[in-house]
Amino acid sequence: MTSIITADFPASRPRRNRRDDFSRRLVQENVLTVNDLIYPVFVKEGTGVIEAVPSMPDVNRYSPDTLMAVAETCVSLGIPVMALFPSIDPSLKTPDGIAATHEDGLIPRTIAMLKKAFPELGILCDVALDPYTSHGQDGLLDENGYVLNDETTEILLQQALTQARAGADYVAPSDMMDGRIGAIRQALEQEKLIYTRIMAYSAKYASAFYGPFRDAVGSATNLGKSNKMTYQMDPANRNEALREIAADIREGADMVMVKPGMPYLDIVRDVKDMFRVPTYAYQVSGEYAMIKAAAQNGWLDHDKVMMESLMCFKRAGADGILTYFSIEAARILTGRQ
Ligand SMILES: NCC(=O)CCC(=O)O
Ligand SMILES: [Mg+2]
Repeated sequence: MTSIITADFPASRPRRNRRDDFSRRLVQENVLTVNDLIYPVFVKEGTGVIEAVPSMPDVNRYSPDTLMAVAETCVSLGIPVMALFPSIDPSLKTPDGIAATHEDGLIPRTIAMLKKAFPELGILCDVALDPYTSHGQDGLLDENGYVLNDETTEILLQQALTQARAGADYVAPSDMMDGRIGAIRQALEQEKLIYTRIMAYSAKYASAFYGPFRDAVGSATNLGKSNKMTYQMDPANRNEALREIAADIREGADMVMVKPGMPYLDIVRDVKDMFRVPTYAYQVSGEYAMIKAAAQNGWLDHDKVMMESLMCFKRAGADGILTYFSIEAARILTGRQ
């Protein structure tokens, strides 16, 4: 392979372009803007609720009414999309998670309120049963506790239809069942919901970095000591991610996602290079908590590490990032409050 250095030292002095702010700006290869951000939020039943999530500093659970102010902040900062995650009342959790399909459930009501008040804000909804199941798994269990694929997909497509009917702009299946992108796309087409976008959590790994999220949605205690390794991917695997992405694109995904984010940027790059489709990454709760905790201890510079981490997603090839830092980053990027 020929070298990409065009000349040898001293003819080439790469530090010349790094010497001044103007020349650094001129050679900068990637940019992060507010248009790259998707803000995940936690919703719970009630009024006037703003409840801190201890393992995720500066992240709260909101009732639909208090969430409106958060949505307003997103709109005023220019954040394109907010992603909704429910913290469901334990009394509504069942083995089949059927409350996920209820038309008058927390999420459909919240979508309707948001789209009425802020039609310009994109709303993305998680399609998965784990916030709704009494066992904390993403699907129906057989007698041995194995998560059933096709039976789960049947409920997931009802959940996706409920969200789309309520006005969700994006449905985002995060459960890793096989074939569910195709099933959901077909169901949407049949109902003439032809503009609902599907963001597929295509390469979702069985990661320990989701811990704080499970506290936030209240599924940690339900899940107990069990894991999700029979459907989420092995962190050791790379080629498998590409096969999962290929399948979801063929089945009708508009955009694909890799999750978690920072430890998986090699996968993001592979996906972008191979498929050249809109590619997103999720900087998950554990990644967020690590940065927050180190910053709280004075061990890292919060803002600098936050902005660097988000830029690295862009460099890896991501078109956007789901991040709990969205509002703080958008304030820095826009200079607005
Ligand atoms: N389906 C959504 C998630 O699992 C989020 C994980 C996280 O933020 O840790
Ligand atoms: Mg798949």
